[in-house]
Amino acid sequence: MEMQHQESLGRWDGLGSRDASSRAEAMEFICQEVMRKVEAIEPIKAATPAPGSSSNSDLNDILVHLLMLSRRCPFEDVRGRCTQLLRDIQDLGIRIPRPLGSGPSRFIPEKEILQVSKVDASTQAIFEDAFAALRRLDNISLVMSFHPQYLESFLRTQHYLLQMDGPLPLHYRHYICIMAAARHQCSYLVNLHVNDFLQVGGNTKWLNGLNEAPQKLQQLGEINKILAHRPWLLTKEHIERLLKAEEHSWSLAELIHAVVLLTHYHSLSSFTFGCGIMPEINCDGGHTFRPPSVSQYCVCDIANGNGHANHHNDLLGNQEMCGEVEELMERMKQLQECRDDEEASQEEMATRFEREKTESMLVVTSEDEECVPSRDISRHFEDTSYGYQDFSRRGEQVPTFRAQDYSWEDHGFSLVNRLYPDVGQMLDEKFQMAYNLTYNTMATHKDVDTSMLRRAIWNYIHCMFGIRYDDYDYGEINQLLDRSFKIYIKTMVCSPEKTTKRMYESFWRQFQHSEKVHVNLLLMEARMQAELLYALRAITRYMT
Ligand SMILES: CC(C)C[C@H](N)C(=O)O
Repeated sequence: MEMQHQESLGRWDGLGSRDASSRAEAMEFICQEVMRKVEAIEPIKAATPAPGSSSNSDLNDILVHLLMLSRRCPFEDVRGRCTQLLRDIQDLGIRIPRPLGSGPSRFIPEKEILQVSKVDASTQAIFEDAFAALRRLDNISLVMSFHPQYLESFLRTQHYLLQMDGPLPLHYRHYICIMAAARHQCSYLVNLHVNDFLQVGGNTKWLNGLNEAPQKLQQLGEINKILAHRPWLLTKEHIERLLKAEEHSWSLAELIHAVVLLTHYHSLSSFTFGCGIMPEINCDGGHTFRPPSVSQYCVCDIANGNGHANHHNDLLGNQEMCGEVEELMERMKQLQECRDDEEASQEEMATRFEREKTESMLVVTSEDEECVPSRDISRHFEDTSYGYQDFSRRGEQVPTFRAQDYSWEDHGFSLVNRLYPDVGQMLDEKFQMAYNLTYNTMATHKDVDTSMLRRAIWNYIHCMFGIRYDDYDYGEINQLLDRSFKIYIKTMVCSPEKTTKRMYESFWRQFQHSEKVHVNLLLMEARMQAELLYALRAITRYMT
């Protein structure tokens, strides 16, 4: 079964390239998989241990898997079959699980997010491809499906990094994802990749902690830590230590692969917390076998998603915030007009950058409110005290990185492409997609040119990382991004685990959820590019 799984992954060669017949084939494969699971139930059922007891865990795993398929499989047939099966099993008097929580995000009402059963044809194709390749359609993808074009580029890249031919073995890749997500205590991503790691035959012992993993992976701990929290401190000496470690040495290609994975998963942790992503149905915290307290639970609800109340506060301060969008648009207009009048001097421009950078460090993020549920993941990384906070509290400065000396377009891109063909291209497309994505809307207003606002967001993040574009006037940032927005950005990018629902709700209160997810895409990609720039510059310095 394991082999078949691998084979079917190998055949899948990129989103959008599958034709109808290979989709049908994928569906058939999943159906067979379901049938195999059902066959496995029979003997277990015969033994009938008490429901919920540990000897029943195989049965429970199957039930949870069926539940996930009944909700998340983009193939309608499979969803139907699984729902029917659960119903039959329930009729036998066996307790079946139900999903916990209300949909893919804690911040966004479930009814506003696309339902797997109600998507247009092109999104359906993306979902099917993703499912056929990854055997899941995760909550991240569902939330991203507000922006299908971006989602496609994202999934293609992620699939390539994790599953296609590449310098690192599969279990190493997932282990690196775990290391990266654990730096931000992102139990959601850790859980997903612990499952994947075991699926591709990873050694359980490594999950006890980095010190039980091979020396080679342990050495990556240092740059994982630096990249996640203070990437400007990365030097060519760090790179040299990894490349010249005798029998534990990394090759350049392997190192690029690892660095791309680390930065991808640091920023994906930001997205996960920034959008309040819920645990997957089939992971810890995503389901329960306990019956609901009020009325008798009906299996139909599992399939329809009717099981929960939506706790969204629609009345949230609309009155007092009235005019926020219009004011912002007015400021954009004024800036546009002033731009043409006066040009600030070079020194003045540099001062504005420095001012913004220093101010960004002083934005306070901590709001010790909600605590994120987590499984014990601290063991995956040592030195938990090393974070952004400790550094900024000490009043250290972020040095300035001039984009004209080293940029993604002129330097980073070609270095990645040389050492890990195709990935440079894919990342480039993904960055551009995020940077250029627009619907020309601002909340309810149409036909608005939002490039100035989107650029301010992107450049603000790079500014926090010390990266300066000398043709950009950083004075614009203060005009366009208000305090609550800056708090959200800073938290989401620098200490994502501290993002709260209140922060999400406090910024841009009149904007749509899809626009807030759009903001998250910008933040995530800008963060990834910033980290990557520091890593690639260090590698280039080592090589020259
Ligand atoms: C992030 C938002 C300001 C994006 C805006 N709705 C647009 O379509 O450009």
